Amino acid sequence: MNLNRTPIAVTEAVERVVSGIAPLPVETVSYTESYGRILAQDLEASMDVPRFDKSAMDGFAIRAEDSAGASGENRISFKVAAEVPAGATSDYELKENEAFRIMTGAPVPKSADAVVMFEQTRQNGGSFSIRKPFEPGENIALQGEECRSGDIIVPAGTFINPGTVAALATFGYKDVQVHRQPVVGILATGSELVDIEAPLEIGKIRNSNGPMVESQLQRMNIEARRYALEADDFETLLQRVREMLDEVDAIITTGGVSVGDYDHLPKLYEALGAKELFNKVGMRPGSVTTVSMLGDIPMFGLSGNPSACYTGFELFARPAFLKMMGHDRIFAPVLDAVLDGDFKKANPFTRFVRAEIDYIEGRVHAKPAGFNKSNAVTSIAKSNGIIVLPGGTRGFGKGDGVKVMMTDMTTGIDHFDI
Ligand SMILES: Nc1nc2c(c(=O)[nH]1)N[C@H]1C(S)=C(S)[C@@H](COP(=O)(O)OP(=O)(O)OC[C@H]3O[C@@H](n4cnc5c(N)ncnc54)[C@H](O)[C@@H]3O)O[C@H]1N2
Ligand code: MOO
Ligand SMILES: [Mg+2]
Repeated sequence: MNLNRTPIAVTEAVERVVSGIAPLPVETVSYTESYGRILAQDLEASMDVPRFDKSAMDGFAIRAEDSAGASGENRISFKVAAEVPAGATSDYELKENEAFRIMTGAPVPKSADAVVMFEQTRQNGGSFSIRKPFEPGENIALQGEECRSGDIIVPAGTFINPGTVAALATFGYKDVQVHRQPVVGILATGSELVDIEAPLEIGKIRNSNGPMVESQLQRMNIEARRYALEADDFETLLQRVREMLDEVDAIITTGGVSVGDYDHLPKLYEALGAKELFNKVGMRPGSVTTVSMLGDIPMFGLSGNPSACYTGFELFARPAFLKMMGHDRIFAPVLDAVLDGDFKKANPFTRFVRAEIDYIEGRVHAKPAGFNKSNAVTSIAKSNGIIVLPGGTRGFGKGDGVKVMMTDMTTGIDHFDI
């Protein structure tokens, strides 16, 4: 075994992973099932929106010219000639000082060109008067003002959000082309691991990485294929990984990637003939994270230590899977934040600290979420982002400016401050 691994920079490691990943083939899904997938086609407007000139208000549609000269002293009166509820129109030709009673969303009939809100009138039976002149087009949403037939509304590569679903419905896309979701196999390795039902005998611990990684995938709308826990036995592990390779698009293992006597994953990649992208990264936690490619199947050898496992997933596996899904924005958003903690000791490696991100008096604050060593579990439970402390010769203190990766956009903050 190679005990002297050469660390590479985090950015270089991320680049090595994502540059070897290609989007998966395209499939068709119903628009009602498309939320969370990635568009594999440009979404083209199949018509103008609005499709017709429509009233933006409840009121009266008039000929603007008939309102010329109206004022408080010179109110101009109109007679209601016909009604236009939403979902209907009228072919009636307005004559001088006639109006339609019209509701919001209804097509403005051809013979009218402005809409007067009810609140701008004084009504009297079948007629009303106004005290100001109206411009042609006033209170009318014009045909095509939002977009024109043929416009590209949402380009391929975009995450389908609720607004995209609304656009699919608007333009009549019953079916939509998306990239296939990756099938990801998860294998937790370690002779010390037991499932949640099993008794905790001496030296045993519960497998937390397996379920954690599965939820990290669920958060991305990806279904995991879960494999049974495996002890640290080289032959069994090799056989199991060979089986997985036939069934999945990517493999995540946890544990067994370091230099211990029972850390078999590095030898296993070699035995499979996989191409190792790196086996040491200049980061803490997760320095031993190892990623290999076998053909187009990435194998993420995440560290067994929970915080290292979590961080390795967010840094390397997540962008790779988003790229497989066809996404064109594969990295977690990064914000500038004020550090609410002390890290006085300099560290040559880049540190990733699970953090609580908050917004206080106009600034983003990042507070370490508790015990933050590589083996920590509880700080992951309390975090909604990750502080990045660059490696180097200096430490960091309260009030320093730092970057934070927003890895958990499903949580918010505890107060409304806009
Ligand atoms: N001589 C050296 N020893 C170690 C080095 C090194 O560079 N030289 N690196 C250390 C670092 S850093 C880390 S991180 C760990 C990584 O270890 P492995 O990835 O090989 O993982 P294991 O040895 O299997 O387990 C480590 C730790 O995590 C616990 N674990 C494992 N799987 C799970 C799971 N599914 N759920 C919860 N906890 C899990 C395991 O019991 C161990 O305590 O290596 C250092 N050693
Ligand atoms: O890989 Mo280890 O987590 O750097 O502590
Ligand atoms: Mg180990």
